Amino acid sequence: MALFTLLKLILVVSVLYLLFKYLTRKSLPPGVRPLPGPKGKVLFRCHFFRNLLTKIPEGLPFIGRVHDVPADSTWLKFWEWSQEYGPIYQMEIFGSQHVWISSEQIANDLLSKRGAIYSDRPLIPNLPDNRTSGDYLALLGRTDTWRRQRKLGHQLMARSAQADLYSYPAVELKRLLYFMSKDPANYIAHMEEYTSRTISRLAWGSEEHAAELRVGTFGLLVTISPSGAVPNVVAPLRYLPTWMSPWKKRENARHERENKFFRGCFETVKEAHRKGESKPSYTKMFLEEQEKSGVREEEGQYIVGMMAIAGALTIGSPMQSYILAMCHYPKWQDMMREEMQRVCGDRCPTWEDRAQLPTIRAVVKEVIRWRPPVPTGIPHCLEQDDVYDGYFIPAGATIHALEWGITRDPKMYPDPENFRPERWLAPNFPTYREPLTEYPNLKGHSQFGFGRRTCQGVDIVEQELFLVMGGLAWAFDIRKKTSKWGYEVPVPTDKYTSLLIAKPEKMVFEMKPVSQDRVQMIEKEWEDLNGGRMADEGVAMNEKTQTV
Ligand code: HEM
Repeated sequence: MALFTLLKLILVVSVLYLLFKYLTRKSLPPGVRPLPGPKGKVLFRCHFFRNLLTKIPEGLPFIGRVHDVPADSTWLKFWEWSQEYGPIYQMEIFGSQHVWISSEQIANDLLSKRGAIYSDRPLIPNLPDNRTSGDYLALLGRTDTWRRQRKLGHQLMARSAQADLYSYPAVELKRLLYFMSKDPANYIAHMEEYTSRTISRLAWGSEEHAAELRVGTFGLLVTISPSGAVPNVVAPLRYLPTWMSPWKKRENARHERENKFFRGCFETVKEAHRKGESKPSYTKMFLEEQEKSGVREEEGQYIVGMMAIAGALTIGSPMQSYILAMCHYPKWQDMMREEMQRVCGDRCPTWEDRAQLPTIRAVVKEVIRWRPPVPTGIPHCLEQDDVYDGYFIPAGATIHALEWGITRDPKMYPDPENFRPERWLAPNFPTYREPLTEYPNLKGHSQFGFGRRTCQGVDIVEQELFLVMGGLAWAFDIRKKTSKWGYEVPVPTDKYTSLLIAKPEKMVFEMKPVSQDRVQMIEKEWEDLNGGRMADEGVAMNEKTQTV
């Protein structure tokens, strides 16, 4: 009975909201055209409502052929539409305008060159204070709080990058290679522990916060993803009172837990700092500079916390896509090994070797291009009506740089569907740049966004991916598995998870050590690092471990 009342209420609120949106929408100013795009369609990701709404005929202003957008890999549908309607098109989703861009040129023209009006963030219905609360740097509106936090974030990132991230990524690599050698089937947990432990050290000087960070990271990802929470698609649901909104209760609990966690981490560093025992970290830097920056403690705690979440959340995706790429294009491991043998002899490559190892950098960059970790991009919001190439874009529109499409432009990336790191190494490709001691690198790659909102973590991504992909190629040979009946176990190239940060579904593959000498080197390094113990008590890894 209560469920029935709830459904009725949801329906009434939704209809009133849509009616309001319809009646208050603006007509086109003279002399401009509307952007092309699919008409009368709605993005609908919840299976229950999808099935319900497929009964509604096409052509209604806000609701139409809901089955158009699949529940998984939505970016493929948005990209297909870009091939039909052009590199910039518009669609309505529950009364809101969404503009999809799949050309780097157009994304730069609007999001970078017109950054003064294209740098806001849209409201996330399941996190309705995302634009105003100082708790979410990456999701803040274009406010003074955002400017202050971004400036501080930039200082923390730049100073730690100058110190080569205090070698934290290299220390954690030893552990990663050891656990991969013992238990490759659990590669997702090992890789996500690697990213969480490294960023936990960077944020708070210790890896001990990594496990809780993974839980918090996953919680926030669900909160903000279109497929993670119903109101993110059916926006009017956010007006329901908390007692009728299970998602609001979940969100409040998540936020409270996050606040306690960040506070606890911060207090631990503060206490160590007072005793003169704190290790290098963003929090330590913040405490040292707090007077100069004028940023309150509570705000500093959240800036650091958001960096930690961003670092734990994202980098696992390209690491897992590396395994996928090697299953299908294994020859690149031989090429990386041949290069590292020449430069490093038998030892594992280090960050200091990077200038001499362009093939590893090319593999890193091509993994990011081939399987973008954020395939739909992180949306911006337009603050004023605008006209581009004669097309009208209304204020308030949500602007998506569709990474999947941008990295498939055949003029820029010939043969885009194939994994071809040589496009970064050979002069006959449009993406080639010299000198090879510096290029390819990840700076300015479209995958890290545009204009004033570009990603602040590229230095970390660059170092972690170079070390992990180089280290894995040095230690192991990854291939498709041959079953006991002699056939190759298929590894699908397109089965990705559907949250905002997309990762390949768990794969079955074969991973053999390159040599026994290298296995012994890995064991020795880990033993030295872990005080002579071969196991790590802090690690409880199994299939059920929560992944981000
Ligand atoms: C493979 C890894 C990563 C990818 C693909 C990625 C991608 C992105 C993208 C697409 C944006 C939005 C850009 C825009 O709106 O135009 C972004 C923003 C951001 N990223 Fe990253 N990111 C990664 C790793 C990191 C790391 C490791 C950190 C920090 C430790 C980080 C910190 C941030 C911050 C703070 C913002 C918000 C900037 C703002 O809104 O002003 N990211 N990232």
